[in-house]
Amino acid sequence: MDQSKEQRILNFVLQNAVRGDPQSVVDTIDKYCAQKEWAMNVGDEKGLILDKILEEAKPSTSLELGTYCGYSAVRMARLLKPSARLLTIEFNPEFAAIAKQIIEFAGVQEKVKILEGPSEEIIPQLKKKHEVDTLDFVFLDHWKERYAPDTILLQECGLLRKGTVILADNVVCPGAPEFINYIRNNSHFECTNYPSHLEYMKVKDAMEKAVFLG
Ligand SMILES: O=C(NCCO)c1cc(-c2ccc(F)cc2)cc(O)c1O
Ligand SMILES: [Mg+2]
Repeated sequence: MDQSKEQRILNFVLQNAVRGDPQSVVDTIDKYCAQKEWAMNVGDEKGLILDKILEEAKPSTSLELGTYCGYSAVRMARLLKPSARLLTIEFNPEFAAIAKQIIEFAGVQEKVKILEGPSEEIIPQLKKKHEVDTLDFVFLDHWKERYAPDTILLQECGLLRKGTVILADNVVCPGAPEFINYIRNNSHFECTNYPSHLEYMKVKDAMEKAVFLG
């Protein structure tokens, strides 16, 4: 059976990155995806925006929607304090299996827990099954048409608190118009747009930060 692109990314990491060094894993994936095969990691340019907003938030409990190969999970985990935790939800079992191996190779597996399944099923389980109180930071990077309904679901499940930072990838390309319309017209959120470019391309993209006001 032919290898998947995600399997080729994993193999390139295993052969070229330094085990236990999350920065080297991030740099190696960026090198592969910039030079050999494009892939939908948040990438180095938008990754620096993610780094800055995450460091400002100093989260204890973070949630990522859309693990993919684990690039942003490793990128975030490398900046979290030792006691902080990142839960990351991935619907695609093949992606989840690749991400698990990349997260373990990077040595951040103690901080990161991959939850496999649909976000609309897992989000209502976070409090009771995954011992979450409220979320300090949320990174939206999954199916773009799920950004708005899942943001509403997080509120309904009592998972947001005054000051929770939500950061959304791809609000220009591919775009998340329902989310942007919802969040910018909602007085319970303070929004900021961060123009950037699609990962590894010259195409315009942007990230949107939305702070929950309670
Ligand atoms: O769908 C995405 N993520 C969820 C996967 O379960 C996604 C897609 C793209 C993209 C794709 C195709 C194109 F032509 C342009 C952009 C980029 C991203 O950063 C993404 O996160
Ligand atoms: Mg993305």
